[in-house]
Amino acid sequence: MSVLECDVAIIGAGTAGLAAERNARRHGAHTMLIDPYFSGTVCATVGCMPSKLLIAAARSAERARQADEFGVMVGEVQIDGPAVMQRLRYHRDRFARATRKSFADLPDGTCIEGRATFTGPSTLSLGNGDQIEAKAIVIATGSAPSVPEPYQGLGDRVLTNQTIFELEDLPESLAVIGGGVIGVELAQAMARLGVRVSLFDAETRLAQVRHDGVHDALKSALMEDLDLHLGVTPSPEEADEGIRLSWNNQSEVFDRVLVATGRPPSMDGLNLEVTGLTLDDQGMPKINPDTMQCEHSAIFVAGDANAARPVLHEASDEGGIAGLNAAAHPAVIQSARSVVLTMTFTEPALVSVGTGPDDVDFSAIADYSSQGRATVEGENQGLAVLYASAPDGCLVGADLCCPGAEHLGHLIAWAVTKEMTAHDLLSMPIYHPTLEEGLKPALQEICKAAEVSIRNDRDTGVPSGG
Ligand SMILES: Cc1cc2nc3c(=O)[nH]c(=O)nc-3n(C[C@H](O)[C@H](O)[C@H](O)COP(=O)(O)OP(=O)(O)OC[C@H]3O[C@@H](n4cnc5c(N)ncnc54)[C@H](O)[C@@H]3O)c2cc1C
Ligand SMILES: NC(=O)c1ccc[n+]([C@@H]2O[C@H](COP(=O)([O-])OP(=O)(O)OC[C@H]3O[C@@H](n4cnc5c(N)ncnc54)[C@H](O)[C@@H]3O)[C@@H](O)[C@H]2O)c1
Repeated sequence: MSVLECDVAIIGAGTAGLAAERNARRHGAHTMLIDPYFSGTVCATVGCMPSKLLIAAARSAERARQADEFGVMVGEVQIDGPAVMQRLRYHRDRFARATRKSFADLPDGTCIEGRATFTGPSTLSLGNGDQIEAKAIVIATGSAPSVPEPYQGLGDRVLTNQTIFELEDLPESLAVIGGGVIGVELAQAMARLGVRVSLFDAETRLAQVRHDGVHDALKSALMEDLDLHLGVTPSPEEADEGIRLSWNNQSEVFDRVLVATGRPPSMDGLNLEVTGLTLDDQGMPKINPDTMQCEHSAIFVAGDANAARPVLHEASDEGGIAGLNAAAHPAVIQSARSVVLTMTFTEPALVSVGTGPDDVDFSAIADYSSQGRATVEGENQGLAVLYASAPDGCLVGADLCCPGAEHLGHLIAWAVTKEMTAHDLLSMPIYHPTLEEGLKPALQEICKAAEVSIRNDRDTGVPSGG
C-alpha cells in the first residue's frame, strides 16, 4: 500500500475531470486524475458523438427520400444497417482514441487507475490498497443510465446509451422508453433509418420543452416518423421474438427496447458520508453553482455529477471553474456562468435559451411554416419564440423548434449574453433569403410591444418570401 500526495485530486477522467485537471495544473497545482478505465469520455464513446453519427446517417436517408420533391429521382431508399453502424463506430472510435491520447499527453504520474472512495474529507482510497491525500478534491464522476426495475433482468434486448451503439445491425423494431433528449434524438434517427419505432413517456411533455407551441411542433415532427405514446408507462415482459410491451389494453412485441429514462449522477460508492458534508435524501451535497464548491469544504463537484446543467460545454466550463478554485483553495472565486443553452438534435432541432415563457414581459413568435428560405429548402415547419424584458425589449431567452435552430439558437444566446434588445438586432445586417430573416417579424413585434420605435430610416416591412 502506498500513500500518494497531491494538491488537487480529480475523480473521473471525463470532460469535466479533464478540464478540472488542466485548469488546476495551469494554476500551479500538482494534480492527480483518477479513473478506473481511462477509456475516453462519455461524450466521445457513448454520448454526443455516436448519437450525432447515427443522426447524420438518418438525415442522409431523409434527404434522399425527400429528393423527389425537388424533381430529383433517386428511387427507393435502402438502408444498409451494418454499414450505418460500421461508419458510426469507425468515427466514434477515432474520437475516443483522440481523448485517450490526451490522457497519454498528461505529465507522468498524473493518471492514476482506480475507483476512488472517500475515507475522509481530504483522503481517498483507490480500492487496491493505495491512498491519495489531497489539499482539494474535484468530483467529476459523470452520470449513468437509470434502468427502471421492470426492465432489469430482461437480457440484452434491453439497451441503454451504453450498449445501443454496439449493435452490429439496426433492429427491425425498437421501443424507446423515455421521451427526454436521448429518447427523442435516437427514436427519430432510428425511425428515419427504417426501424419501426414507438416512443413512450410516462409524462405528457417531451424533453422538458417549455413552450406549448414549440412542444406541438416537436410532437408533429416526431409523429411523421414514429408512434408516440405520451402519459403511458408500458409493462415489459420477455416474448419469443423480443420484448412484449403492454399498455392501455394494447400490446406489441419489439425486437429491442431502448431505456432512456434519465441519467442520475454517479455518486454511489464515493462514500460521501465520511466527508462531513450535509447530504440530501438523494445523497447529494449542496453545491454552489458559481464556484462548484460544496459548502465551505475543499471538495468541488463538476459536470453531470452535480446534475445541474448536464451538457458538454457546461461540463467543460464547470471543470474549469472547479480546477481553478481547487488549486486556489481556500481563496475561492465566483465565476459568471453562461446563459443556459440546450439543443436536442431532432429535425427540426429543439433549442432552449435563457429565460422561458413564464416570467417574461414580452414574447413573440417567428413562424417557419411558410418562411422564405425554409420553403426553398423544403423544410418549412416549426417556430421560434423570442422572450424579452421591459422596458426596452432586451432579449432574455428563446424556445425554438424550426429549421436552422442550432445556429439561430447560438445567435440568440450570444445576443442574450450581450444584453441586446430586439431593436439592436434589427439595426444589424440580416441577409436575404436566410433563416435568420425569419426572426425579423418577431423582433419587430417585440419592439412594438415595448413601444420602441424602429429607426425612422428603416423599412418596417419584411421582404417577399421573408
Ligand atoms: C447519448 C447521449 C448523447 C449526448 N449528446 C449530447 C450533445 O449532443 N451535446 C451535449 O452538450 N451533451 C450531450 N450529452 C451529455 C454529455 O455527454 C455530458 O453532459 C458530458 O459527457 C458529461 O461529462 P462529465 O465529465 O460530467 O462525465 P463523463 O464523461 O461521464 O466522465 C465521468 C468519468 O468518471 C469516471 N468515474 C465514475 N465514478 C468514478 C470513481 N468512483 N472513481 C474514479 N472515476 C470514476 C467514469 O469512468 C468517467 O470516465 C449526451 C449524453 C448522452 C448519454
Ligand atoms: N443534445 C444534447 O445535448 C443531449 C443529448 C442526449 C442526452 N443529453 C443529456 O443526457 C441527459 C439524460 O437524458 P435522458 O433523455 O436519459 O433523460 P431525461 O431526464 O432528459 O428524460 C427522461 C425521460 O424519461 C421519462 N421517464 C422516466 N421514467 C420513465 C418510465 N418508467 N417510463 C416511461 N418514461 C419514463 C421522463 O418522463 C423523461 O421524459 C439529459 O439530461 C441531457 O442533458 C444531452
